[in-house]
Amino acid sequence: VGVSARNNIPGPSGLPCIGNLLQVFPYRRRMISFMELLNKVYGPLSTFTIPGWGRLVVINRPEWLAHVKKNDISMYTRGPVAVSIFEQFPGLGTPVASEGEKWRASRKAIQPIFGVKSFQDHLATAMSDLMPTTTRFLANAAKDQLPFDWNDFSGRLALSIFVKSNFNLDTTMLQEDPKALTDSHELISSICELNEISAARLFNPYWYITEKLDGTWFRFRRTISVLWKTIDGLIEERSKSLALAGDVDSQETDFFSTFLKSHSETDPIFTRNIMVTLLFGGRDNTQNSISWALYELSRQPEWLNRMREEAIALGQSGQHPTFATLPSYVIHLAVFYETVRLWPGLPKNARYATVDDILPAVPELSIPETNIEKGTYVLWSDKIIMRDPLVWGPDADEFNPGRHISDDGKFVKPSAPEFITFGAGPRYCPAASIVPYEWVFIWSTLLRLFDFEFLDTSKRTTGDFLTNQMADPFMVRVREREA
Ligand code: HEM
Repeated sequence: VGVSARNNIPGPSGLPCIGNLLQVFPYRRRMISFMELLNKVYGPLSTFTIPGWGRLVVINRPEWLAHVKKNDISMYTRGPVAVSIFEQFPGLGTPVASEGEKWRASRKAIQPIFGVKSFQDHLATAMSDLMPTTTRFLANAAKDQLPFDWNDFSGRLALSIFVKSNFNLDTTMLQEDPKALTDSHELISSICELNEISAARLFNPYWYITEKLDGTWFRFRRTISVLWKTIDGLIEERSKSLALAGDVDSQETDFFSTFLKSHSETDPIFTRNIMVTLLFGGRDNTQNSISWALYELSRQPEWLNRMREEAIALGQSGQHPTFATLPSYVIHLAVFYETVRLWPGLPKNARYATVDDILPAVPELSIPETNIEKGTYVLWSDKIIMRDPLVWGPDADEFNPGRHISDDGKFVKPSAPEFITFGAGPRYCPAASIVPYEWVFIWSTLLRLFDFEFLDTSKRTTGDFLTNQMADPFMVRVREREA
């Protein structure tokens, strides 16, 4: 493929011109399995090549990842393969799809949204407004003894949080009548479809040809038009109400109004793409953290009981968690961080070396310093690293929130380089501190009011997405608890 040999790094042997394409292609929609296989056979450092990407070096060790993230933007970038895919979705000019100065400008543009005031005011209000509808919805589902898909419910709840906190608008996503769950929702189905198509493009160097042959390209165009129309509609509705109010300052009740206030002259396409990014990053990952939590709790009910005891004790006078009281929710926080350790936001990720570089040695594994040539992609899996017994101990693969609680009962927040769920370095997730708040708010409210019955206890896995979405429905029933 026009790349130089790397005899000092192990990996599967390839063919002239196409490298390892024949080995990778069957795995293109489940690259984590391919990476797990490489890890098993060659250890945390391995290499392979495919057309489009060129040479990839797998770097499944926290030290290497910390080094790459520290030098992100300056020595490493997302690289042309990922950027060309992310420019289509979530969109051109967004932090996810830009590099260098463009990335800096884009990140600066979203910064006000992620300010402390914005979190405390907008998100806390959105959560307090949303939870009563959510609990009424679940109470009705309990009355009807309705089995429903918890993963789908989590997606609806996450989308309602997005629409409320971003636009201060209500959706019809979670209505009082739980039968609404059986209606598919256009915004959710379009985001899922775009996520899935984009994930499949990453390791198919010929996607722009194969997609035209099998119709995926046309499906993508249709779906993204639906998404843009919906987001444009939300932007228009909110812009109108802000214009009517006249004074944006007094109406600054959501992320969008904060964004508008600091960017009155913004290009409408950039504004739309930013909102799509927040919807994609925010909704998907929030949904996954709620879904995977219940899955893990269904397998370790003692943690569910401990969370409930804590929710009851701390919410005795009907208080909800605030940013100030969040640290008292020790069990909730431990369960949250353990869930996202096992099920991180992005199961796999990559960077492109823009200069020659050297990865540090790992004496523990007798691996010497490794040179990375300019033009190489480094590829890693947060999921593999955070389930590695050499990194997280012999029970790395098990759900054990206790590892985040000290002997004297305090919550110990996991940190980089071992804990990388929210990334690290310049591209660190800007929402990393709001998600635990949302999550604790949701669970401390629901556990006080409802018991769960798990209708399918089989082992679950993820689907073929950019994010860690659960494959297949996770059916549950809820019962109202006695006051
Ligand atoms: C459990 C929830 C979440 C997880 C696990 C998560 C994880 C991540 C990770 C790993 C990255 C870094 C990507 C990279 O290095 O390539 C990231 C970036 C990002 N996240 Fe999150 N995220 C979550 C929630 C959210 C929410 C709620 C929002 C928005 C409201 C959001 C917006 C973003 C944005 C805009 C970026 C791009 C940053 C950049 O490239 O500079 N995330 N997230």
